[in-house]
Amino acid sequence: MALLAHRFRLPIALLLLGLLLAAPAAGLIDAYWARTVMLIAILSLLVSGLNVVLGYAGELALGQVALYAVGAYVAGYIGVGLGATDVFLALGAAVLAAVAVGLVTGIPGLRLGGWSLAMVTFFLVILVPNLIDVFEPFTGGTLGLATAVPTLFGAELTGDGLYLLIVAVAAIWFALVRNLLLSRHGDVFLVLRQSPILASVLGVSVYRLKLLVYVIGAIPAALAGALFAMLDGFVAPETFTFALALSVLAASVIGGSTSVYGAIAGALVMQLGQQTLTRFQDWQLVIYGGFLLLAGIVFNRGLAGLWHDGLAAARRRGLLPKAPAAAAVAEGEAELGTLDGAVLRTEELEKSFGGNKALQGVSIEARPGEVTALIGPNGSGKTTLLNLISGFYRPSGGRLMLGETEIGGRPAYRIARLGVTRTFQTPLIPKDMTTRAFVATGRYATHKVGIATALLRLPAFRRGYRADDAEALRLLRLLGIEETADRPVDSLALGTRRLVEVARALASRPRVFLFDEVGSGLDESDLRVLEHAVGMIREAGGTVILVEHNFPLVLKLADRIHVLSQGRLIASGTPAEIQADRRVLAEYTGATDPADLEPAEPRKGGR
Ligand SMILES: Nc1ncnc2c1ncn2[C@@H]1O[C@H](COP(=O)(O)OP(=O)(O)OP(=O)(O)O)[C@@H](O)[C@H]1O
Repeated sequence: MALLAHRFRLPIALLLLGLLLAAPAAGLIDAYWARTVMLIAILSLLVSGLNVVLGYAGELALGQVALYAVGAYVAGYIGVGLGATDVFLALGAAVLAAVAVGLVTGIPGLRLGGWSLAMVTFFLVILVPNLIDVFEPFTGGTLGLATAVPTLFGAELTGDGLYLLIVAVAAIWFALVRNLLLSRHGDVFLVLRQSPILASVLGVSVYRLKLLVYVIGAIPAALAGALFAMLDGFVAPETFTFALALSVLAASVIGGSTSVYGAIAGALVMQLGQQTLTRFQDWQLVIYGGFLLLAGIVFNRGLAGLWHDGLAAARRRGLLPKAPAAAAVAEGEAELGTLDGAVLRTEELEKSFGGNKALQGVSIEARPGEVTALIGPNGSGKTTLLNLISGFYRPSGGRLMLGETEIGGRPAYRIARLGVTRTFQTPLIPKDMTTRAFVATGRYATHKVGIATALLRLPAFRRGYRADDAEALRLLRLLGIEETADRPVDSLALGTRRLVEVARALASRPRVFLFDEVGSGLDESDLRVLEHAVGMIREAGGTVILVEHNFPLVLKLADRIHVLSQGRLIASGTPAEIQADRRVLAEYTGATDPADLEPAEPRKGGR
């Protein structure tokens, strides 16, 4: 049954949509319910815009209501003031204006980072009545604006025609946004929400992507505004209140902000609540606040989350058949192929934090087909060096070269695009994503499929998606964790997360790998897998820089070891040379008498 439903979901969805579209004309619903459906469609557009921005990109943008007002007034004004009543013109103009407002508010809001966008958009909502006043000749000020009857190809659009338009626009938006969010772009939005740092490592410009998502979120708000103006025939400032902004936020949380269709569920609850509870108006702020608290505490993934949990529980109990199994990769020994490793060189590299000289005059070279290890006691500057190479810190002096290209001080996402990838001491793992999808995001910058291609699900999108999927599965198999492919990646144990990070790093086929304490937290069998993986990267010609406290692991894996102490390089050499270096061992193990040291059996770690 569930498999059938899965297979025929598109025909079923189209049938339901057809029924909904035909409902008033076929006499299935009366005028009251037709208006209710239209209002739910309009509200769900508004909520959907917030879901894209808040649920996917993690930016609290409260300005949906302001963009809704822009859509309503622009569509209203061009009809009355300019005589342009055609619905396509009205919708197009509304979207253009909202995108412009989105850019004007988003650019400073997002440049400043932190909570700036929330603040900017909060004030935008507060300012709406004043702006309506300032632009009185266009908006009608406090008296409001009576709009013209919309037309389609010259014919007036009212009653059932308007109903068809509103429901169809909402349906088209949801189809497009579904295509976008259930693509690699949507996966990368989720990564961005969880960790802008990780997004940069995937080669994503955090600022540009956030701006793009914010502007995409403005589109349904503008459509909703224009449709509302057409439905009511009148636009007035009282509609665009802060209470409405809160109700949109509450609907987003109730429906589940990280869900495509949660917006419809949230809008349905809000609209029906408003219509059926007579005291709703008096208590609306308390009710919205209550909803937000309830949703935050009891079901923080909203109604959509409850729905998915219910399906999963029913599958576990055998009430529903299991979800279709993951597509398998072609059988055969998984191999890495050839990697185009590059020489990574630091020349007299310096980094200071105020008076603290974290790195002083560090010169090392990491070559393709070799593992270069960095060791040293806590606070010696190892992670600082990785942060400089991957672009999270700017060098205070010296040079950083990738091949013949100077990369010191370039933004992290540009360095990632040049082929430098990394893992983190504490693995950065997103929520609401399967392991396979997460590993596939490693290919986002290198195997990009355009947004328009994804929106329209063109053949290139399907090919790219399948190739990403197969490659992710192949890499998971290579690391012996194929069975985690369809599990939520944030449900995995620490050791497995580290291996997943290695798979994600491999997915971009980088030139240089920076592994930050990738061995810590791994059990014996995971460690063997890791050793095998690092060995494969070396054989394939990749350049590996390994920061590691597990000294025996370093001795096993490294071709060359550099030892840092208090930000300075105190020794460099082969594992045998380092193992025999008494000064290093004294520094590294903290022993006071070098004679006590047993070079043949190095102590584990420097902690
Ligand atoms: N963002 C920062 N701001 C200020 N000081 C910093 C910053 N990052 C690192 N440091 C300082 O730089 C020095 C080197 O730290 P770093 O984290 O690179 O050492 P590490 O060798 O990686 O240590 P561990 O093994 O504990 O990870 C320390 O004194 C640390 O306090």
